[in-house]
Amino acid sequence: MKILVAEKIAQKGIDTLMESGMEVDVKLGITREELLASIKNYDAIIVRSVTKINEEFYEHATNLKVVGRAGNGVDNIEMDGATKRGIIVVNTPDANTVSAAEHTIGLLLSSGRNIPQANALIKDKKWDRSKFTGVELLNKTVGIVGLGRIGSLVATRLQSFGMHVIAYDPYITDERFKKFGAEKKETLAELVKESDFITVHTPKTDETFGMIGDEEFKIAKKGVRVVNCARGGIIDEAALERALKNGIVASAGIDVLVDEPNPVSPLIDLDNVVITPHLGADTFEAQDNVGLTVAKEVIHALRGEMVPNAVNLPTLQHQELESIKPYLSLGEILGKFYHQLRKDSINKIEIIYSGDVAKYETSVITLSILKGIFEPILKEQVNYVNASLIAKNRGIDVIEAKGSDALNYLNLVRIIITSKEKQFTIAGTISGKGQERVVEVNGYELDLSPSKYMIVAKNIDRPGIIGQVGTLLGVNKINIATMQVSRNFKGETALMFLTVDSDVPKHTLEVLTNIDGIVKVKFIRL
Ligand SMILES: NC(=O)C1=CN([C@@H]2O[C@H](COP(=O)(O)OP(=O)(O)OC[C@H]3O[C@@H](n4cnc5c(N)ncnc54)[C@H](O)[C@@H]3O)[C@@H](O)[C@H]2O)C=CC1
Ligand SMILES: O=C(O)C(=O)COP(=O)(O)O
Repeated sequence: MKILVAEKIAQKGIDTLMESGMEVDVKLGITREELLASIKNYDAIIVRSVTKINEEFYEHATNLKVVGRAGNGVDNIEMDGATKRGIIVVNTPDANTVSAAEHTIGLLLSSGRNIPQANALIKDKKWDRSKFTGVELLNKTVGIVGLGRIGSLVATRLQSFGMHVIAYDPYITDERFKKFGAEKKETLAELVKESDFITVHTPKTDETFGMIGDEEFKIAKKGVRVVNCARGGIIDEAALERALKNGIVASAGIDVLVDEPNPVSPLIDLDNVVITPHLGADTFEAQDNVGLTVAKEVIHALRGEMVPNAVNLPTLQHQELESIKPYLSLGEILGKFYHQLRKDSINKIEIIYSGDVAKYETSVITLSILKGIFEPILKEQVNYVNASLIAKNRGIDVIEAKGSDALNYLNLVRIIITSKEKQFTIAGTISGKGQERVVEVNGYELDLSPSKYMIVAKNIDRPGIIGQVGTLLGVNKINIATMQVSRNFKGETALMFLTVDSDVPKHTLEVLTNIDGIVKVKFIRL
């Protein structure tokens, strides 16, 4: 596997990538042309906020499996294009939030007290205190737009300055406002009217781009001070320029521009703007954290494992992922049985989760089941990202339900696959020791610890057959590890499950099929 690191990440991250045994090319400052020409050679790319991962890029990235965003915002990455191609996008949403919050406060203080302007003057050997009178934060109102990860860190930090914190975020609960000591504002207009300082911490979306513009500056307090350490254009640059020039806005602290990485903006030349070139995440701590996290995630994703920060997958917290992991493995195993036992096309897949497993984010386990079902039969890569799209494109209904009866197990995952004429059922559980067990196949009960190589044989339930199977496998040098026979009614058909230590050649399977009393034999590879 080959990974391209296209923007600077911490050495710790590069070392982690190298230690994984994967091939790593670090090409900082690669031109767009070079990138498009060479990306077909890579399985993964790691970027920050500069590289545009868009349709044009995907068209060239024919082998790409993972995009690692070494950072938080993913507005430079087109998500639909990734998802439809089965490309996993991972980011590191928690790794640089403290640095971004601290930089926000740095911008708020330095613009409110004219620190960079005064610094520049004295460096020019001019002592002038007349122009730099600033404002205190104590008893002022700060309006926070977006009380997510960074907004909430800013809220609690500014309270220690004695500020009154108000916030506008229509997408969070009242409890979250209370938790971070922020007075909830129902509308942006209310927040704007009451604030002495406004700081924005939303993602860049159609709704937030330009959300603070001329209309807002019309109703803002004269002398309001603003900070944007989120994304360029959330505070409209042209409107802000006007408001800074006509005195509505006294000062602005800006870390992000619309047209990055070009230093082009009407704000740059204004004296009452303190501006940094997107430095919010640029601390040694954040970069170590981001680099290490993204490297680990990219490696996991390339190995086909579930990663907690996959942006185009259901969100999982680290802890939940740890609890869910055994079920992901179980789901994939159960899924893999189907096409190795049946050649039918599928119309419907029903999955019933019962017992302990039902309390988790089961949609992710469903993805692992779909991955298991399609992997043995498709040439294209199947992973957590594109598994449900593959099912949809094949016209398969996928239905997930929570059951009340886990039979005698602590947890039970039961899959019912309906094809044109028949139904196939398989069920599994995670044992108390955390191991996968297949406990039912098509109504036959068993307790199978699945292994890499398995033989499943349907036979007439009569004496002598098991012995012949054992002898024939022995003659063909296939070592049987375990064997189980399951029957529902004496004398009818039974299912025989053998786990064996090695691959079984086709001709050996044919020999087994020829035993009198054997109805059919299938080989399953996990
Ligand atoms: N300057 C820098 O170097 C950095 C910038 N960022 C940026 O900071 C911003 C915030 O990041 P996080 O706090 O991690 O995001 P987050 O996703 O944790 O929080 C965003 C909050 O905005 C709220 N929101 C969304 N639309 C809204 C709307 N129309 N009105 C009001 N609230 C709305 C959401 O409900 C959410 O609570 C992002 O734009 C991110 O890209 C993040 C890290 C570093
Ligand atoms: O993590 C983010 O969202 C940031 O804005 C930081 O971007 P960067 O990785 O420094 O280009």
